[in-house]
Amino acid sequence: MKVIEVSNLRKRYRDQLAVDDVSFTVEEGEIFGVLGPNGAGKTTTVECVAGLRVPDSGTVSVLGGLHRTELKERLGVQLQSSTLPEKLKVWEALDLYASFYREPANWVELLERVGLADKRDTPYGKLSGGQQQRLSIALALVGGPRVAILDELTTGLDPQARRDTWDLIERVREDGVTILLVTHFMEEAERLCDRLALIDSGRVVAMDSPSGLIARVGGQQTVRFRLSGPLDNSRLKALPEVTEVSRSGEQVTVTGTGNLLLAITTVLSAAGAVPTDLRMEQATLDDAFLSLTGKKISA
Ligand SMILES: Nc1ncnc2c1ncn2[C@@H]1O[C@H](COP(=O)(O)OP(=O)(O)OP(=O)(O)O)[C@@H](O)[C@H]1O
Repeated sequence: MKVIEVSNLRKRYRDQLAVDDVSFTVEEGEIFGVLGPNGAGKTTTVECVAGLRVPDSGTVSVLGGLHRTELKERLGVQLQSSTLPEKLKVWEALDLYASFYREPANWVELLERVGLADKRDTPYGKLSGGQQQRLSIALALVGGPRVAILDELTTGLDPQARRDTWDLIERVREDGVTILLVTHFMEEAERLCDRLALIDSGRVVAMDSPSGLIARVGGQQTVRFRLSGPLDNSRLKALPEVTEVSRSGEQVTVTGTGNLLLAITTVLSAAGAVPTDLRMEQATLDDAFLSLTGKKISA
């Protein structure tokens, strides 16, 4: 079942075209990511999906086109850099947000789940960045939504807090919540998303699973190693798997496709050469974005 359907969305702010032509659908139970560089139009897109902005043209349908008042009960939204009053205590924020819904979730349980049970009486202003972020996720979930929209979920968090947040989101998905996630972190997108829309300058440039997008780069791999003795490059270059060989001092870099590592090590061992510091790098989502747009997602 399609939970979110976006067709030919377009939104302009005065002289700035933020979303040019965006279409995608999200299936029930999916974590669908919107990935792209700063200013690509990600936030504007999901704000239109959440009903917080009115598109200039195009259509948005969530949960079969529910009317705004009904949709509010089924949709949880965590927006980028939303803040709460400094003195509002954690439990007061949850209690307040729960009062907006006809059938709210049990916020005491939710507090346990996001790891803030011991911060119940702490004012918002006294929470760490990671704790504030987790509270904002709890607030997005307090209505017991079927769809959650999360914008820049882990921006500003340290690596451990980021991984904890990813675990939390995976548990939310296990409960059957469909998630629309905005991110510019490749690792987050690869780890969490079933499918992704890559967005650049207000347009979808590609849509697929993370591995499907990476495969579009052509499965290019790079193998690097150090070699102290001489090596006849032409032997490596003659391999069908190899596209390029370069050497700088002891450092050798070979790019290619297929079973590149096996092909290289076979040639090296036949030549009696012993590589050290051998590493293999595979294409990433950043490479996929670069090959599609000529730009890098991460600055
Ligand atoms: N309220 C606004 N008024 C005017 N221009 C805006 C407004 N909000 C966003 N924009 C502009 O629209 C474009 C798209 O912004 P948007 O926030 O949707 O992108 P984004 O991909 O979410 O970027 P970021 O990751 O930096 O938030 C940008 O050029 C931005 O400067």
